[in-house]
Amino acid sequence: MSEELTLRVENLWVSYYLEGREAFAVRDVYLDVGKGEVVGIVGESGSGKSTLAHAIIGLLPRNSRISKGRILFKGKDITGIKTDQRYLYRGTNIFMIFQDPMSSLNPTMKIRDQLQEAIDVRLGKRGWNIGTWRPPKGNNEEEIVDSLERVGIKRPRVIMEKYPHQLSGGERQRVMIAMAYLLKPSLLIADEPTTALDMITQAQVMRLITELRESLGLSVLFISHDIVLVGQIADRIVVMYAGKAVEEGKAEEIVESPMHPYTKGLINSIPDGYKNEKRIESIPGSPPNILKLPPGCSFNPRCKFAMEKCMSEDPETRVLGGRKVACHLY
Ligand SMILES: Nc1ncnc2c1ncn2[C@@H]1O[C@H](COP(=O)(O)OP(=O)(O)OP(=O)(O)O)[C@@H](O)[C@H]1O
Repeated sequence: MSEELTLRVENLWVSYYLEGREAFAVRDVYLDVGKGEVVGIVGESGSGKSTLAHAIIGLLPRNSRISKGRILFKGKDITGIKTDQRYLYRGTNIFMIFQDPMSSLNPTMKIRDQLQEAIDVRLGKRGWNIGTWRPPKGNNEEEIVDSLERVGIKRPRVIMEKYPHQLSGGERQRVMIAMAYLLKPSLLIADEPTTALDMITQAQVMRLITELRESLGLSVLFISHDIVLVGQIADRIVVMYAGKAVEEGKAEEIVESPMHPYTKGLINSIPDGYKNEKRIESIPGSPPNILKLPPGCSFNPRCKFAMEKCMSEDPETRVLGGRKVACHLY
């Protein structure tokens, strides 16, 4: 594995135990994220994006498991790392921002103490254990103020004395990005980080993530259902459907000339503005229930190009130039 690779996911299968059996939410996923690279994961709700992210960061719920495959972080196999060790590992090297920052901020701790904790973790004074209140170890007030200023918080000394619920959604997401500045992780996983925000705040948070990446030289896994948003930030895009990576390639190539009918559907369902054309043609039907995946290609019930073969054979992933695509059309 190249030293320049931050993350490699190989042949990953992740399942949930549902209705007395194993149902797969992530199926045979391969993924590489290079040093300093931004990889976007795109797909409709239920396509397995969050499950993939949670498997990488070690946050799968109790009814879920990695059934097969490996996750390598900077060449180190983190698939088998136990939860307590992962806590430490995760805190210092992989950091995750969620759609709802309240789920990772501690409601009983002032912003100042939570940001101090991030510094303490970076300095090796403690492991990462979000959700547990402990007195801060250090007192790096100026660094905390500086991090809040970097993310556009206007009155940092006022904001840092507040509790998370006293902040707006946009401010909370800025605090999460400030936390990343203080932790200096190698990989940032951002799972729908702007979905709950208004358009202006969304654009600001996107810019902040870009600045964070440039400033720390970190790798980013950016997850969203919005292919245009992902196209703005990502170097490469992986399109997921029913737990499988159905297409992968350079971001601009995927957005400009999608190959897989599902990717085409995602692009065509963009409301308007893109290329100054109106295109509202949503994909018919809805994603399958993972307990009842259709035989053959999982997309076949919704695909207008479906052939007989698609009903019985799951297509293999083919490499075509710089593109990977899993579809019988190619
Ligand atoms: N805790 C859980 N228990 C059982 N099934 C789950 C659980 N979490 C997710 N799933 C199932 O796994 C599949 C993939 O869900 P996942 O949340 O990973 O998709 P997603 O693409 O991130 O969608 P969303 O954007 O809605 O979160 C779905 O069929 C979902 O119902």
